[in-house]
Amino acid sequence: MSQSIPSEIPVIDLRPFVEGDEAGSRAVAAEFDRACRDLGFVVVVGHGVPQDVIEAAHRTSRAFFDLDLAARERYAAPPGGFVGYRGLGAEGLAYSLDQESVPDLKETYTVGRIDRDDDPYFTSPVGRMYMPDPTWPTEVSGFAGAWTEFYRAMDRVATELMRAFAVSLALPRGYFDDKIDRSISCVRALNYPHQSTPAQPNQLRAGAHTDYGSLTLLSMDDAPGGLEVQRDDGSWAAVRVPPEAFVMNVGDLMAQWTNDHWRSTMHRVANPPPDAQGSTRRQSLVFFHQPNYDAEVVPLPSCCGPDDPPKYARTTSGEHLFMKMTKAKNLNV
Ligand SMILES: O=C(O)CCC(=O)C(=O)O
Ligand SMILES: [Fe+2]
Repeated sequence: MSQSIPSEIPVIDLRPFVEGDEAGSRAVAAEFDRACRDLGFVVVVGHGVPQDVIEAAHRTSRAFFDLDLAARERYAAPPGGFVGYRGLGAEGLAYSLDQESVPDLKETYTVGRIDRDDDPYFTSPVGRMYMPDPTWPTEVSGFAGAWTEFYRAMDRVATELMRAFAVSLALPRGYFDDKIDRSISCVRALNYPHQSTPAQPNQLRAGAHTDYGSLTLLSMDDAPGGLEVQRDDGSWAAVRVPPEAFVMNVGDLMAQWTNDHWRSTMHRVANPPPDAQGSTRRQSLVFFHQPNYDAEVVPLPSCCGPDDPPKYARTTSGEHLFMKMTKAKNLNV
């Protein structure tokens, strides 16, 4: 594994949780509890997603971003929507924290939940807003299949992680199951184009932010100018891992559920160094795990006490997501 994983980011093998006995599960859950209280970032191995599924999602994404701009723009998000293509300069993640900033140096393609049936949860106007139909790029052969398989695989990993989180928090293993069984998660490919001229002052590939949902899983390719995680003292730790390992981080909703016992840690994507040789293009694939839109999020009683009153008012997964997406200009207007 790459030497650039800072030693403060623990590597956790998920397999003993999924396949192991009670003791194995508890040991993995304890590791998550420690890591989520501490930095809020983990490298997850043993996640069970076949490498060819990860590679196919990366390959088809790269082919999409290689299409000419007119073709990419045919898949632009509809007005008010967040799925489909968003071009360079469309959004700025620092805005989600009310920071004045310049837009991010990235372009994106996003799909929402793919598997839906005729239950009103999915077919109602609200359901369709959270889970719009994907517009698959037909120019890239195999795109829809590769992304569908990737989405389903990532959703399975996230479900196991949420079970590990439940055990970590001394809750029944299935505590979160009925809050995430119709999750409104997204898969998003991010292309950070080669930078041939220096960025504007304060302009980054992705501005500092926290993620909005329960947890995020990330697969990245190895390129200069990448993910950085903020330490307690304000300094930034660079994180580079092979594409087959996932970086997992705690999102806002897990922080709210745990009354800030766990941390939704600030992170950003840095520009390549000015002396980087060759192409500095970078691609990442992100699975933003977001509970069912109507799942209520209130600090768990086990994370509150007389000296630890609830820090957050009740919200729902859907309300929090749209509040953040509106601020960050994730919605096409
Ligand atoms: O591309 C990356 O490494 C991270 C992107 C990210 O943090 C985000 O889009 O929320
Ligand atoms: Fe993020």
